[in-house]
Amino acid sequence: MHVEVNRLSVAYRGRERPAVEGVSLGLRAGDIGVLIGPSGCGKTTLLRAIAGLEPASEGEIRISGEVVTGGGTHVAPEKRRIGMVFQDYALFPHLDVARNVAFGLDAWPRGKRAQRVAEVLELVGLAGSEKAMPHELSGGQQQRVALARALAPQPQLLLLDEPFSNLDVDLRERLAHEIRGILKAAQATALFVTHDQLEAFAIGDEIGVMHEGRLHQWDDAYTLYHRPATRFVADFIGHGVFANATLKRVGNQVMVHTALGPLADSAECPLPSAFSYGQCEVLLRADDIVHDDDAPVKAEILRKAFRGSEFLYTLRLATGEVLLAHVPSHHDHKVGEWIGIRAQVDHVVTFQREAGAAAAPIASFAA
Ligand SMILES: Nc1ncnc2c1ncn2[C@@H]1O[C@H](COP(=O)(O)OP(=O)(O)OP(=O)(O)O)[C@@H](O)[C@H]1O
Repeated sequence: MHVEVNRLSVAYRGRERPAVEGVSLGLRAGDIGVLIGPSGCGKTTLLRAIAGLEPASEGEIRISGEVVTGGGTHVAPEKRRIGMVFQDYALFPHLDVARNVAFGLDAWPRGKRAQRVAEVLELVGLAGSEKAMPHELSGGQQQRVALARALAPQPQLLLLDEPFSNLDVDLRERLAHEIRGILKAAQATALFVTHDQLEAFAIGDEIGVMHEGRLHQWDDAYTLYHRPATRFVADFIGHGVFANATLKRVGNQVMVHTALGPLADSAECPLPSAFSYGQCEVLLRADDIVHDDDAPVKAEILRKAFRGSEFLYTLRLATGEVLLAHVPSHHDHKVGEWIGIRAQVDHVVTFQREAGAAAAPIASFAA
């Protein structure tokens, strides 16, 4: 692993709980990791600790195999060869683009410096803009200059903290894809902080979900969505509900009984003995619930939200259980109508039944 964080904790003086607690993750060279989570969960603190701007109270950080934090070592931030991009572009307003980008290249020979500036400006799509002043550029262009400046000295790691949060939504989405392309072209290893899930999915090879200082899961987007390791991750990513279910062993198979009938693919299901009387909850995503006029199970539409190509329906079964369903928007039913639904679940993800158990990771599926 190019970046290794092992059981890292960071505590601010005077705070009861550490801001980062026992976090471990690994980032391969050339990969983009993204940290997401609600405000105050510790994303920025983790990034700052990796940059060397916060000391660790426990644990270790290695970059390219070298311990930079931990075991009595604390390599100074400027010695870590880390580039940083923050939400406020932090360009020097009185310096032109070329000088801004060349800021970290003092030690480079003059000729090479200009060449490198031209190279990274081309990489970020701003070739030839050396002489422009920051105020002549749009917010998105300024942020690309900031990225060029961070990439110029060929850092061994790039840290980006909510770099798009000052930009409008349309631009953010386009830039997210562009930045991924730029980072990949530069073969940069990067760790990115955002609280926007779509941005995280657009950019990250690996995504970490944090809550109250802890890293609940570090995985690719598909796995986070379909195999959330904790209730918090299941709740935080995507739309869905936890529905009551009972696991029963039938021959060599485990059947998952729900108010929607038995779930088909239960290959990854734990044994009933993992739960008291096999009683648990299963995660039903809005896209696991399929509208089907011929289905024997009917549900009443409580609410509907138009999302362009689809509706997000909130449904209630006769048993009282509430579900969410994505339904193509040409199926425009009225609130109060009863429609046929069935479950089409690829992965059965189970959780203990106790309500409100948001924190403890549950090894709920056989990986
Ligand atoms: N310098 C500091 N001194 C004391 N406490 C701090 C300091 N910086 C952050 N904290 C606290 O540490 C916790 C984690 O903060 P952090 O900024 O890392 O979270 P975050 O996930 O980046 O939040 P946001 O998304 O709002 O930026 C919060 O409870 C915050 O109040």
